[in-house]
Amino acid sequence: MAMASLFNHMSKSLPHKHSSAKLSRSIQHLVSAYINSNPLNPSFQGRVCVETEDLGSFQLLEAKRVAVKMKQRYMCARYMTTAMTKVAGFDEMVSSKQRKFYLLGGKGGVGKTSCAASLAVKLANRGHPTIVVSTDPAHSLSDSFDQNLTGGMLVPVQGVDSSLYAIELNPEKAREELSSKGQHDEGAVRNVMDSMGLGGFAGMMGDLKLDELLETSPPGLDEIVMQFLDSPEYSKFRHIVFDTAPTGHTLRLLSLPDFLDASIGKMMKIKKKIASATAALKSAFGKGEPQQDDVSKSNDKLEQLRLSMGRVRDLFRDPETTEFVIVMAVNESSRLCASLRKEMVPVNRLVINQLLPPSASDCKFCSMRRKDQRRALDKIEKDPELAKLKLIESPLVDVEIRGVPALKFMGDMVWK
Ligand SMILES: Nc1ncnc2c1ncn2[C@@H]1O[C@H](COP(=O)(O)OP(=O)(O)OP(=O)(O)O)[C@@H](O)[C@H]1O
Repeated sequence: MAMASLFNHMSKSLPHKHSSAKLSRSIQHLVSAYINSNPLNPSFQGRVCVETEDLGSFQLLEAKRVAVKMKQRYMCARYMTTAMTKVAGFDEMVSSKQRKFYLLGGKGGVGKTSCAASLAVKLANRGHPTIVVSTDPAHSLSDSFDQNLTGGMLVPVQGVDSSLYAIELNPEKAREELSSKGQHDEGAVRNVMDSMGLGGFAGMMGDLKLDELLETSPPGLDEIVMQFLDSPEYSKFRHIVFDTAPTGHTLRLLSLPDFLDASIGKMMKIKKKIASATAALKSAFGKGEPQQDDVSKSNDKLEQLRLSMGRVRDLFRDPETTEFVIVMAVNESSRLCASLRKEMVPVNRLVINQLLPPSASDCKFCSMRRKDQRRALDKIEKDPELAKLKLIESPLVDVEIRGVPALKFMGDMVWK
């Protein structure tokens, strides 16, 4: 019995009116059956989590008592008594006929990675081959999946029902590679000009700031997205979840295609001018046919870059292919949402993570936090930008969200 069905089974088979002894027996029976049928289950990790959304506090206490009794394995019983009034609309999210990119973003530490990883697990468990990509330079996917995903390669995630691959990309490394490629192209053009005694023009090439452009260009989302679009090895993956870098970085990447489109266009024009000036000078000094190949090759590359940027930009603005899900802590502002709208990136959902769930017994600290939370939620509901979004409330749970079972647990709560 998989962890999922254990949750469901427990919820169904533990009616509220059970006597303590009977309840204890049935929990014990279910857990033993689970352990015995899965002695080597790698996802078991010696811990059974009881989702108590459907159970009362009596069942919760009883589950904890049984956990203590069953010494070799312990059971963590968490109470998620908040009825989720707002649902994510998971079926709607996956309804697109086209390949879909889900970009999860927000400030650092709000739970982007947990939300992205739990969405990826949910997609895979629903039978959708999925890739989850981290573009955050401070990766935490490996921590979240409790699996080594470093190395910049696709790694299969263990413990899910269908294909799920994860990759942690290193944007800095990609940038270095691209930049050295750019310097090489630029160097080739310079060499040709130097060899023709036209070093002055080579200086002008420097003014075009090709190096700078290539240094700041694709290695983020754009280039990665192109890879997914063009490589046949990725064609079976219809759902690609991005755990993006904190807000500012991601916004810069999203606005890059427009900026580059304009700069590349300008650069190509100037380069063409220089190429014809070179040709004129060359023939005036009788040095034979000018070698324009390098310049036109370099222009072809720029044109290609410009076209791919255009494709990615269109993709990022199409609600059929892209959805940016904002993840935030309850007391944040709506600035990210406004910026995304400005970039015309489709944004429909907002996950408010780590909400303190209501509880019958409230300590002073918790009750104060809950009041703050209520005020902040009211503010979100009245915010003209945020109120248009589907609000998804994700409760603060009392265990670390780490490993596939925990991510599945979170995914089933959040991505309904
Ligand atoms: N709803 C939740 N309840 C309890 N703990 C949570 C919840 N969401 C996330 N966490 C925990 O908070 C910590 C930070 O979460 P996560 O790594 O997902 O955040 P992040 O926004 O991706 O952070 P960073 O930008 O630093 O990578 C993790 O230890 C995670 O287990």
